[in-house]
Order: sequence, then structure tokens, then C-alpha cells
Amino acid sequence: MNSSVPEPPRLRFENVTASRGGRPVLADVHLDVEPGTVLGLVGPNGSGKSTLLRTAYRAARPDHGRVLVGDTDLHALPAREAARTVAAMAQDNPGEFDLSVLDMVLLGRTPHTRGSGADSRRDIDLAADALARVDAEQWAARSFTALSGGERQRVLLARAIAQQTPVLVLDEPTNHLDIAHRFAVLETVVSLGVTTVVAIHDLDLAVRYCDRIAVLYGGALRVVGPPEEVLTTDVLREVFGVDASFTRHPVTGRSHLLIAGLHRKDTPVP
Ligand SMILES: Nc1ncnc2c1ncn2[C@@H]1O[C@H](COP(=O)(O)OP(=O)(O)OP(=O)(O)O)[C@@H](O)[C@H]1O
Repeated sequence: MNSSVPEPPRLRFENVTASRGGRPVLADVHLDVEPGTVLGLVGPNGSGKSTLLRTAYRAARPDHGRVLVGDTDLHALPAREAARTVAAMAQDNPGEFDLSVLDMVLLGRTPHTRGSGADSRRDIDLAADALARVDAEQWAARSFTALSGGERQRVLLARAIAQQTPVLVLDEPTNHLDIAHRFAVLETVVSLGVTTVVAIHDLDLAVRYCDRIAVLYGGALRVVGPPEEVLTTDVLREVFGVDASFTRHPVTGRSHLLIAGLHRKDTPVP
């Protein structure tokens, strides 16, 4: 981790209840992300993953409960301090206003800069370094809006990295990425050593890169723990509707989640 990033704190969703469009969506979710670890948030469409993450980057307040960084209520912090504490890569991303890729990443430095002066050499170096970490430095001078979906996704991750916060919130950071960059980007995230919560649909990627996995189902926390303890045959059937099991890769010996297909009653698990 970069030495100028503060020590990662614990992130706690303390009995969070939340609504979308006036409709209750999350009920009493209590979840800890331990300092410097990566927690994967998984669950079917509409289970509440984005809603929970929105409370952690202050796009929404919980109806009840709190989001704590260490012992501090995130929603009680001044905006600038909150932005120095939590960086996010959201699904509802910036509109079509035209910035260069470098300027888009430099937005991540805004909570750290004073006044309205030009970007410092250090900010530009940090932005360039963040772009290099996601294999995107070659696009620095290009227009952000002229990038493909996956290219934009990498640039937006660079912006979150450039923000140099001790907590990172990522909503589906790999859904537009090619296969190699899915691995590369998650390796980069893990290498940052900051407290990270990441919503992710690819369960095998979650198993590989997350220290713990939390399963949301119908707006409630179904189970949380180490990947292989959490993604049991029963949970995979009940929550995700698939038959799957862990199996060892024949060459690497690494454990992978192998999805056999949709669960159909009376079909044996392979
Ligand atoms: N703006 C909105 N207004 C009303 N309801 C909403 C709104 N956004 C989301 N919802 C509802 O809130 C629930 C949770 O949505 P959320 O986006 O948190 O789910 P998710 O687990 O992130 O889903 P996905 O995997 O599809 O991204 C869903 O039932 C969804 O229809």
C-alpha cells in the first residue's frame, strides 16, 4: 500500500435498513469488513447489493442503522473528509461531460487539493500511477466519453485508486472487462491493501480474490464467512438457483467453484 494512505480501518454496516424510491429494500444488515481485507458482496439481481454500497459512499443514508469507519459514523463526517475516507466506483457513473482520461482520474484528487489552483505535480503523478495500475496510461490524453465500456470502467477504478482512501467501495468493477483484465484489476485491488467491499456476480472470481464473502438475499444478509464455507451446495441452490460444487484445478490445485447449471429438482450435484 502507498505510505500516504492512512491505516485501513474496519468498515461496519451496523444494522442498516434502507429504501429505494420509498420502498424498503434492505432489512437490518449487520456486516463487518475487517481492516485491510476484501469482502465480496454477492447475491441475485435486486438483492440489495448496490443499495448497501450506496450507504457506504454516501449516495444514500440508511433509514435506520449506521455505517461506521472505525468508530466514526460516515454520514456524520464533513463531505471532504468523507471523500478522503471512502472512494467508490459506482454503477451509476458520470454522465457525458467531456473530460480527458487524465482529468477524469484527477477528479479523484479533489478531496486532497486546496483552493482552485492547478493540479500539482504530485497529483498528476498519482493519477498517472493509478492509470498505469489498471493498464490505461496509454489513454491519458483521450476523451473519456470516447472510450469503450470496459476502458471506462478501468479509468473509473483508477480515479478511485488516485483518491488514496483507506476504504474502497466497488460496485461490479469487472462486469465490462475482458477475461485477462478481470483478473488483473482484481489483483490490483487486492494489492492496495485497503479495506474493500466489492459487489460481484462472478462467484469464482469472488472465491479467488475475496477474504470473505457476504451473501445478500431478498434484502437480508443470508450468510457471511470464508468463501468455501459460505458458498455451500444449499446456499447456491436456494439463493442463486444453480447446482455447483468446488473442485480442484488439475494443474494448479487451486479450488474453483464449478457451476453445473440451473438447479433442477432431483438432479444430482456433480
Ligand atoms: N431508483 C429505484 N427506485 C425504486 N426501486 C429501486 C431503485 N433502484 C433499485 N430499486 C430496487 O431496489 C432493489 C435492490 O436493488 P439493488 O440495485 O440494490 O440490487 P442489486 O443486488 O445491486 O442488483 P443487481 O445485481 O441487479 O445490480 C430492487 O428490487 C430494485 O428493483
